[in-house]
Amino acid sequence: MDVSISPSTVDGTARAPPSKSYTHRAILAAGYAEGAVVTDPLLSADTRATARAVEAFGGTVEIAADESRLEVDGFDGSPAVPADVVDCANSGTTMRLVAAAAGLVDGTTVLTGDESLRSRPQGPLLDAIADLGGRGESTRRNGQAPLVVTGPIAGGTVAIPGDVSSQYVTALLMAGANTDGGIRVDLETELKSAPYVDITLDVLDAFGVEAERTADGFAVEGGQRYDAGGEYAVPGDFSSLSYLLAAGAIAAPDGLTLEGAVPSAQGDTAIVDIVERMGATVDWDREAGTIHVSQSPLSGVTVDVGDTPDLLPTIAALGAVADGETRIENVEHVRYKETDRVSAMAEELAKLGATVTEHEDELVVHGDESDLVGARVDGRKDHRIVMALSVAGLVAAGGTTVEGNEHVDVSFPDFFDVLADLGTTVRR
Ligand SMILES: O=C(O)C1=C[C@@H](OP(=O)(O)O)[C@@H](O)[C@H](O)C1
Ligand SMILES: C=C(OP(=O)(O)O)C(=O)O
Repeated sequence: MDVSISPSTVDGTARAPPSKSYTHRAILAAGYAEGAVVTDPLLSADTRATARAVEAFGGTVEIAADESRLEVDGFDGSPAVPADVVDCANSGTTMRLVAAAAGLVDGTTVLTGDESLRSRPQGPLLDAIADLGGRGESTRRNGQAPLVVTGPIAGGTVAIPGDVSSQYVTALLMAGANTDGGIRVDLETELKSAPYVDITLDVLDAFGVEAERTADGFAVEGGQRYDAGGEYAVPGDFSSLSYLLAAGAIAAPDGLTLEGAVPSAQGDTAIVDIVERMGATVDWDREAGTIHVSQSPLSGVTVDVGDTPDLLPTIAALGAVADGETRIENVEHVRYKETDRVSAMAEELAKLGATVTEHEDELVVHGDESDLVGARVDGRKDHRIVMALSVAGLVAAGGTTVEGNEHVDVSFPDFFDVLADLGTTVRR
């Protein structure tokens, strides 16, 4: 479906949805446990896929009528053989975290997903599962899903690349706590997206599971039990907040107040500093979890997204509006997402009139708000591309149509309602 955004200003108050990364981990950790209540969860297509996987392993996940909590009955460290194929839909996090959990099953689990997910790299995780005493296979032998995982794994030491996906590390640490021998992950290359492993350590800690950094990577002892001691509360999502912050920085002359911005381990918190460096006026009350942002003329900056791949679409959109050059460095791993987001943003922003130069590991956007002209752009069936292009549409003369608005259901299902409530002219 298409969404049309007319040039608009935004004002008022909006709340960031709960964190997708924390919600995935909390649901799965509650699954590894006897159970737990997850409060303030993100209910989205991706997190529902993780909930389905917990149910496939023998747990149950009940959504409260007001959607404010999930009551999870866990499989208590012993996942059952799923009765059917596990459909991870569009969610890389689900596929990686669940593939490692499937390594604990005394039997075989089959995992699949949509076309995008079936094109993403899983090979290093499959090799790790094999090295730990299980079997991890790609049906097409190309390192991509559908995957067939047979356990149980015993534990041990594995070496994996750090520059493809940090989710392999997260997956192995979460499953490793329930192996007999524990898992030690040695990184063969420098870890990208490292703050996502910090999120994992944060959630493991809350569930009473000890894991640690080592000289070469990470390690978790086996034979541990997950126990959150009742409830686990999910913080707000800074990747989702980035679109609202960007909207405020380019289109809120009277300012915008954003709620749900309590600090946590999320690397994408960096967006607050980035919009400020570009020239927006930002006031963050960390204790209250509110950010006040207002529009100012923006100028280009240089940003390394090694730790924060999900911010690339937002920063590229901001760069198209900012005066001068925005240089986004360390971007190669951002090509392995729902789509190649480096190429997608280069090509789609060019349709709006920005001058964009794409290199293998760098994206350079030469922007100027006065040059942005509305056009029909392709959201690439990727929630972040859809949201970032919609934000650019706020200042593109004449109106912008973004294809595929429904894909925001992956991480921010209410995104267009929130934009409309803030005063944007949105037609779906
Ligand atoms: O673990 C997580 O929750 C995530 C890790 C990151 O992926 P990579 O580690 O594959 O870069 C990020 O892009 C993704 O949106 C969520
Ligand atoms: C890449 C993302 O998620 P996942 O890897 O879980 O598909 C994302 O949300 O941008």
